[in-house]
Amino acid sequence: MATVKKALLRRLVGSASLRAVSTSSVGTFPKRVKIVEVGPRDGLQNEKNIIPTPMKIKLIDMLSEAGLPVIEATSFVSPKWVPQMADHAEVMKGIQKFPGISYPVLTPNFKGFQAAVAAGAKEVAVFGAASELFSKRNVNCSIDESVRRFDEILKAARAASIPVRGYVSCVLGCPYEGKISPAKVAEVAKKMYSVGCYEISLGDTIGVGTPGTMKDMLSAVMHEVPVAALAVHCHDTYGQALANTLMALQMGVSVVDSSVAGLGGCPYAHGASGNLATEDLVYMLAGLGVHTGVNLQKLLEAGAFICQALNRRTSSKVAQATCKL
Ligand SMILES: CC(C)(COP(=O)([O-])OP(=O)([O-])OC[C@H]1O[C@@H](n2cnc3c(N)ncnc32)[C@H](O)[C@@H]1OP(=O)([O-])[O-])[C@@H](O)C(=O)NCCC(=O)NCCSC(=O)C[C@@](C)(O)CC(=O)[O-]
Repeated sequence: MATVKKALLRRLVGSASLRAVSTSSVGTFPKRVKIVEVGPRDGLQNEKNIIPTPMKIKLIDMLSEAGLPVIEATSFVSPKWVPQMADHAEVMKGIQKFPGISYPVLTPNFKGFQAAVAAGAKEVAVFGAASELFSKRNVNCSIDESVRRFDEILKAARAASIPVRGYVSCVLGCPYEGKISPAKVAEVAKKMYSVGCYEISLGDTIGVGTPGTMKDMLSAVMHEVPVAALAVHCHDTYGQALANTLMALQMGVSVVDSSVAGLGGCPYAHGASGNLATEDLVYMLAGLGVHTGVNLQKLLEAGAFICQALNRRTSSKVAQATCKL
């Protein structure tokens, strides 16, 4: 039965890819897309019940087997703020580190950075916001103060040859301030890029964006940060994540964050649903003939594993569809 499913899936992905080759009118897409899998961190950080560490480790190992090039493994934030991530050092110690795969971790301050490095992290991510109120709720300081903290991390990271990724949250709306102007997003993204983040991930934290607002926001940001250094990170609250991502790809973005089984949410953004499901992203990109290097079948297995462990139905439409095949 599993073999029949695999064969059918291969045929579906294969034929979608052939169709995409013949439809040049849909726009220009990057030849390759780097997927940043955020499931083990963004996907799990919001879970109320503490997930056993071996389960987190197994999920990350399965995602590595599936060929994801970047897997955000955990976060070195305060365990008082996010208890689910308190086992960060054990997770980093327990995972198999596949050659060629990067396992970045979130670090909010210098204390977190030092702990991450001590646990063997070879890449970190700092996270800011385009909304003052969200910044205060999420990291307990203003946007400017958060950028000063990043600067401290970036100086130390540079000395240790550790690449630093930067997130900007609330780029298409904030749970506390509502609308956020594209100019504000561009200003914060520019600051984070100029302090040395090699890549800026633009987060639609509460998933309120549409392809129209994505286009306006990206147009503003692309004046300040080269498109090659941009990523998008879309939550799917209003069912727009895949469409918003497609718009970003058409505008030249070639790095996309997503989460296996569509898990995810920020504890400081109530009402926000999960991220764009990695399975759905991989399926769409395969259909467009865009290379990701990800094995969809193995990815589906990782999604099925974590959903069973959490006793949760997958949010991935592709996973839902293929389990009916
Ligand atoms: C930034 C802080 C620490 C400030 O929190 P604070 O309370 O202002 O910090 P503090 O410096 O006053 O320290 C308070 C206590 O925390 C400890 N502490 C301080 N730092 C650390 C650390 N790194 N690791 C471990 N412990 C730490 C510190 O030692 C002290 O312990 P005590 O003396 O009371 O025993 C806190 O606000 C925090 O941890 N926030 C993280 C919130 C978070 O993780 N949010 C989710 C991630 S962001 C997100 O999901 C969005 C994203 C990235 O996915 C993109 C998108 O969708 O938009």
